[in-house]
Amino acid sequence: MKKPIIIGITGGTGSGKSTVAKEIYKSIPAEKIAVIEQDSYYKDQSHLSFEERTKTNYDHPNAFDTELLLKHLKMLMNGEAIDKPLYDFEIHTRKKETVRVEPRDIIILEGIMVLVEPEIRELLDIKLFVDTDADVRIVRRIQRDITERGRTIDSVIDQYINVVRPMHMQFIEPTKRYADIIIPEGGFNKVAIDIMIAKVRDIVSKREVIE
Ligand SMILES: Nc1ncnc2c1ncn2[C@@H]1O[C@H](COP(=O)(O)OP(=O)(O)O)[C@@H](O)[C@H]1O
Ligand SMILES: O=c1ccn([C@@H]2O[C@H](COP(=O)(O)O)[C@@H](O)[C@H]2O)c(=O)[nH]1
Repeated sequence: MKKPIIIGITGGTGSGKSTVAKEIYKSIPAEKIAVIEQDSYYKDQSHLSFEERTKTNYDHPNAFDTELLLKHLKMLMNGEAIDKPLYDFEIHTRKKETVRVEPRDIIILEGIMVLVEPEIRELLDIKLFVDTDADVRIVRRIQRDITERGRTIDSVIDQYINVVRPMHMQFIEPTKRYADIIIPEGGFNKVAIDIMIAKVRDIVSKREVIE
C-alpha cells in the first residue's frame, strides 16, 4: 500500500473543524478515507477524581497523549490498523472501548492543536486552518457543551474566559502561519469545501491509476 495522504484540519473550538472533516469524509468512498479526532487522544484521567478532572487545562498541548497519536499515525502510514481511543467529554476521561481504524489512502486528522507539535505537523501533507470569529465560536460552544457535553452555561463561560480564550491566543492562533489554506467561517463554506473535495478526489483517482 502507498503511504496515505494526511490532511490536518485545525482551528479554535467551535470553528467548524469537525464539520469540514465530515463533509470531506462524506464525499469520498468510505474504504478510501478515515478521520482521526485529536480529541480522542486526550490523556486518560481515570486515576483522578471527577473533581480533579474538572480542573485540568484541556487547552494546553500537555493535555494530549501526543506520543500515542504519533504512534498511531505512523502505524497507519505503514499500512497497519489502529485501535483509536474514545473520549468521554462529560466525565473528562477516556472510555474503556476503542474503535478499530483500518489504514486508508486519505487520513484526516482534526483537532485544536494538530499544527502545534512539530512532529505531527511534519507528517501532514495538507494543512487547513478553519478561521471563525471568536464571538461565533463561543456561541456555538455554549450551545454544544450544554446540549452534548453536560455543562452549565456558567461553567462554559468560566472555562472559556479563564482557560480556552488565553490558550487559544497562546497556542492555536499562532499555528495559522503553518496552514496551506485558511478557510473562513468553517463548516458551511461550500466553495472552500468543494475545492478541498476536488483536490482529495484528484489524489484518490491518481492513486487508482498508479495502483
Ligand atoms: N459555517 C457554519 N455556519 C453555521 N454553523 C456551523 C458552521 N460550521 C459549523 N457549524 C456548527 O457549529 C457547531 C460547531 O461545529 P464543529 O464542526 O463541531 O466545530 P469544531 O469541531 O471546530 O469544534 C456545530 O453545531 C456545527 O453544525
Ligand atoms: O475533558 C475535556 C476535554 C476537552 N474539553 C474542551 O474541548 C475543546 C476541544 O474540542 P472542540 O471539539 O475542538 O471544541 C477544548 O477547547 C477543551 O476546552 C473539555 O472541556 N473537557
